[in-house]
Amino acid sequence: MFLRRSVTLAMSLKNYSSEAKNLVAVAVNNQTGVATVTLQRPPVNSLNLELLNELSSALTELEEKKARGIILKSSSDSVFSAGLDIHEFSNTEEGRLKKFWTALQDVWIKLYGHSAPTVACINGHAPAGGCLLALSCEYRVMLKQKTIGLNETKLGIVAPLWFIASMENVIGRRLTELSLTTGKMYTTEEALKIGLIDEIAEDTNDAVSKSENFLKLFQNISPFARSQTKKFIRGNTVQSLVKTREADLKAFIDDITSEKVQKGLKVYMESLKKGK
Ligand SMILES: CCCCCCCCCC/C=C/CC(=O)SCCNC(=O)CCNC(=O)[C@H](O)C(C)(C)COP(=O)(O)OP(=O)(O)OC[C@H]1O[C@@H](n2cnc3c(N)ncnc32)[C@H](O)[C@@H]1OP(=O)(O)O
Repeated sequence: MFLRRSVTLAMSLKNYSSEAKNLVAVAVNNQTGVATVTLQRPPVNSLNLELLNELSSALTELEEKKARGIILKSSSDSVFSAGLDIHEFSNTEEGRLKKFWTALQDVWIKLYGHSAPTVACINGHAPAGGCLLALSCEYRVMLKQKTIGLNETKLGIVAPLWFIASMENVIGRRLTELSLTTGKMYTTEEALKIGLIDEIAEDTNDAVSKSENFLKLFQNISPFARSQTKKFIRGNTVQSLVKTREADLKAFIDDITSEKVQKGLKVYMESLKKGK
C-alpha cells in the first residue's frame, strides 16, 4: 500500500556537500521503501561539483539501504535541471575540472546501473545534463509544456559516447543521430511521440503520482530477479564507461579547455542572459 506520508530518514538530514547547503534532499516512504530524491539548487538546478557529490552519495546510500524505488525530481516546477553548470567549464583550474567530471561519471554509473527501479519525474525543462539524468532512469514522466533534449552541439561541444548511448538505448540510433547533430530540444508532446518520455503530467503532484504508479508495477516482482535483469540489459553500457573513464576524462579536459570551446561557451552564456 502506497501511503502519502513520507518519512524523512536520517540520511535526508545529512549534509553531503562541503558547502553548508543541502542541494539534494532524500525522503524515504517507510511504507513502500520508495525514495524521492529532490534536486534543490535554485534557480535552475545546474549541476555543479557539490550537487553532483551529494547526488552520488545519496545514490550510494540508497543502494546500500536497498531502496525499493527512486523518484528523481526537482524542487522547482519550472526547471528539472539546466544540465551541467556552465560556470564549472569556465573555471579551468584542472583539479576542480577533474573532480567535476569524475563526479558526473560517478553519478551516471550509479544512476544508470542502480539496483532500484528509477523514475525521472521531469517537473520542468531538462536540457543537456538534465536530459542525461532523465535518460538514466527507467521511466520518464514529464510536465506538459516543457522541453527536453541533448543540445550540446548548440553550445559548440560534443556529447560524450555515454550521453549518446543513454539516448540511443531509449529512442534508437536514427533519432539519436538526428537529435544530437541538430541539438534538438523537444517539447513534452514531441518527446512523448518519439518515446523519449513515457507519460505526460498536468502538474508536479500528477507527475509524482504517475511515477509512483510506475513503481507499483514491481510490488509483486522479486527485487533480485528485477535488478539482475536490469543489470543484464544495462551492464554493457555501464561497463563501456567504467573501462574508459580515464580516457573520457582526458577528452573532456582537452576539449573543454580549448580556446575555441571556451570562446563558444562565453557567447552561449551571454546569449542566455540576453534572452531574458
Ligand atoms: C572528442 C569528444 C570528446 C568529448 C569531450 C567532452 C565535451 C564536454 C561535454 C560537456 C557536456 C555538457 C552538457 C551540459 O549539460 S552543458 C549545459 C547545457 N545547458 C543548457 O544549455 C541550458 C541553458 N539554460 C536554459 O536553457 C534555461 O536557463 C532554462 C533551463 C530553460 C531555464 O530558463 P529560465 O528562463 O527559467 O531561466 P534563465 O534562463 O533566466 O536562467 C536563470 C539563471 O540561470 C543561469 N543558467 C541557466 N542555465 C545554466 C547552466 N547550465 N549553467 C549555469 N547557469 C545557468 C542563467 O544564466 C541565469 O543566470 P542569471 O540570473 O545570472 O542571468
